[in-house]
Amino acid sequence: MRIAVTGREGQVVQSLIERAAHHGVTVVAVGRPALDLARPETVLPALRDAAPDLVVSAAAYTAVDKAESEPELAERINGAGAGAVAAAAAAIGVPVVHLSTDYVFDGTLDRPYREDDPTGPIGAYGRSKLSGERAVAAANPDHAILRTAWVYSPFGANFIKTMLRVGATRDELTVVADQQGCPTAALDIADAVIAVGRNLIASRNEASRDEALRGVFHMTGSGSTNWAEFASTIFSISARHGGPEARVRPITTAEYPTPARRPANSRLDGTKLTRVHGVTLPDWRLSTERCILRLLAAAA
Ligand SMILES: NC(=O)C1=CN([C@@H]2O[C@H](COP(=O)(O)OP(=O)(O)OC[C@H]3O[C@@H](n4cnc5c(N)ncnc54)[C@H](O)[C@@H]3O)[C@@H](O)[C@H]2O)C=CC1
Repeated sequence: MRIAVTGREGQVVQSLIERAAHHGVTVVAVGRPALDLARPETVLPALRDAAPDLVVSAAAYTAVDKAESEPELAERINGAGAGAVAAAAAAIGVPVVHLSTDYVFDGTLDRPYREDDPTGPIGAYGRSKLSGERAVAAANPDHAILRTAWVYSPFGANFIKTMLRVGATRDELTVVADQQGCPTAALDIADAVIAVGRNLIASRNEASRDEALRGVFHMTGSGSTNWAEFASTIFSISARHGGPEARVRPITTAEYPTPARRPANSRLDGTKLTRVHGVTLPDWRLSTERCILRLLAAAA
């Protein structure tokens, strides 16, 4: 299987590249300048050149706070840009696996969100990603939209790397404790994306076509936590392995104002992905420990 993934430097892109050999697949990363989601006319030629069996739409405008001051650019990249990727996959005649987010919800529900719960983004980033979901579904019926959350990896910028960096110089830090969610390893996302992509490809001809494999799925690490508990867990794992450690003082979202509002409940229910695609991501603590061990080894 030959996978073309959008973006070059992203956490999910890097993870797909790393996991390719393990799964016996080829991953071609297609990013700027050849493919620029802000310039939809670049998308089809760049993806066609990669001659894929599957397109993975992982590139996005991911600066959640900055999106509040440049919503049009976020919308162009995450909405129209995502639609152009799905349309290009359709033109090439292959399925698309598109990554979306917990931020399509308002976070007011008191249980993990299911795929058919009403969306209602509370910020520009979430609105742009919801536009992207709609554009992808409209452009290519052969799609799986995987909503994930709280992504971390040994690559790029993420919460675990920030905690370890800040923890190296401070004894105590404050972290919000009233936002719940499911930390998700980009390397686990890569494994899941490949499994889902294989299922889509295997069910493409008339005899094997299975509509249940298409649509929206929730895909996060198993279990759930809040940011303060996530931070404490990071430091206790790090300390056990001789890495940085800091005390975590839980605070409320009201005490830590940011330009973009975030959903208080970001938990996603992954039951459908397990039932339909046979894919369950590992417990967030296990993958968190794996990521920290790699980061500490790289820093040693
Ligand atoms: N990071 C997170 O916590 C979460 C991420 N997601 C989604 O998962 C997907 C992957 O996220 P990450 O790998 O963490 O993102 P990332 O921020 O690490 O990487 C984003 C990638 O998109 C590329 N990109 C940005 N603008 C572009 C443009 N105009 N044209 C072409 N490429 C462009 C960047 O160069 C980079 O390679 C994204 O769709 C994101 O919305 C969903 C939920 C949470």
